[in-house]
Amino acid sequence: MTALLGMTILSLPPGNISLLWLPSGIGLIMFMRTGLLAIPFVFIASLAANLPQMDAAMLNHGAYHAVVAAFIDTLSSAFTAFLVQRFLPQGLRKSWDVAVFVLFACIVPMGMTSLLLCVNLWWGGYIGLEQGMDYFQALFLADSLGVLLVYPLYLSLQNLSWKALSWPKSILLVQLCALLAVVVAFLWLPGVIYLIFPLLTFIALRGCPYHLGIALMLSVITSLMMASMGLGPFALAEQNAGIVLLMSFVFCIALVSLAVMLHQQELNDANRIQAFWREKAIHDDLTGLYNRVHFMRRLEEERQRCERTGIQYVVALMDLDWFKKINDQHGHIVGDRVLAGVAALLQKQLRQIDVLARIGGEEFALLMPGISIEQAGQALERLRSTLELQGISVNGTTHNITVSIGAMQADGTPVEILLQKVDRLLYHAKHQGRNRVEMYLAGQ
Ligand SMILES: Nc1nc2c(ncn2[C@@H]2O[C@H](COP(=O)(O)OP(=O)(O)OP(=O)(O)O)[C@@H](O)[C@H]2O)c(=O)[nH]1
Repeated sequence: MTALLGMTILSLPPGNISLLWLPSGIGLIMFMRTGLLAIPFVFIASLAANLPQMDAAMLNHGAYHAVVAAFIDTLSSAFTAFLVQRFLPQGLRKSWDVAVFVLFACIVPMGMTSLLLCVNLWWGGYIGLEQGMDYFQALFLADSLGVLLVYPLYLSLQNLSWKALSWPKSILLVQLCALLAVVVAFLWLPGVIYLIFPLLTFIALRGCPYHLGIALMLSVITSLMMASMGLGPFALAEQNAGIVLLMSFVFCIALVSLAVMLHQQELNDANRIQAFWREKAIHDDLTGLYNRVHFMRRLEEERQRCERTGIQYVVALMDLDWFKKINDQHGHIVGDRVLAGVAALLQKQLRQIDVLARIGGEEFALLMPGISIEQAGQALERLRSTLELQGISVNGTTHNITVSIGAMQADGTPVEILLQKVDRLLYHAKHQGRNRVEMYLAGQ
């Protein structure tokens, strides 16, 4: 069907040169998906498309040359699939892949195919030797365009996500503008054709591969269809030169927007990975709380803020009591779950601006900005008693666990000295029998 489309609506009379040969891309995908099973299907499809044309035009042995053309098409698809699988086993991922793709999916196999098809046409008496170069250029560009439009669209359909299906209004609008720009350029204002570059670049930067694939397919087919009616900026007196110009133009549009999209995807991936590791670097894996590094940084920030503004804050250190027993009796896995459960319970009780971190095995640190020691004392006592009363449930078993807490109101005291003081309070809480909150005011 796409071959017929190429030979009818998308072809230039009287030479019947197809401006876009989508079967080259479809054949490639058939071989990539089904291997040698694709041979009869590609062969028959090509024969069905070529036979009526050649039978009508060939001086002699039309059917014979149609069979040769079908054989060349089949060989071309199989060879392209081999090269793509060999040199781009992961598909198109990086912007550099577009260069590899152009070389191994367009230039090498399509150059070879176009040469063989031209020889076949010349041999059948369909074209003269002097027309060889024109036909070679047209066949090469039409086949390459087919691969360049179909393969990326196929890849995007494979990884189609809900995001692509949602089709943002801005993307839809730009897709319609691109189509409109083609129509206006071909009917009235030739210069408008250059608008297609920024419009497709916008889609490449903001949309999914699927959005770009559809936009490209629509604008390329529309422009080639209108060119085949003799319209548009590329309708030159020298018809073949005009054809080659137009096909080169749409080839470049497809190529550049595809490279821009892949580059943008690379940037997005890099940003996502960077954000992931940035978060990981300040979090504790087991509990999801902040880790010591982040806690110390926030503590120093708060100390400096206190020096500037005089707003005091409270620092607490918390250590689970007899936690070793849980590990010894139930194993480390249960111990881990209890730790995670404690972290979740503590976090739930705190304000959003409080910074809770796991700074050691079963030791937690808490920074409570803009709060008095009396208010903090109440909050910490609530934490302690909630943990004591609720315990932590793991696999249906509730583990009784308590926590000892040391806390003090802080001012501009260096953080290391501050933590030493709070640690002494925690030590005191342990020695006083555990499961209690010990605190004093700054300067005490
Ligand atoms: N499951 C688990 N256990 C941990 C982890 N980190 C430290 N521990 C254990 O926590 C226990 C801490 O034991 P101790 O330092 O003796 O303290 P304790 O048993 O809680 O007793 P006190 O602190 O004196 O009340 C040890 O058994 C460590 O192996 C962890 O990430 N997962």
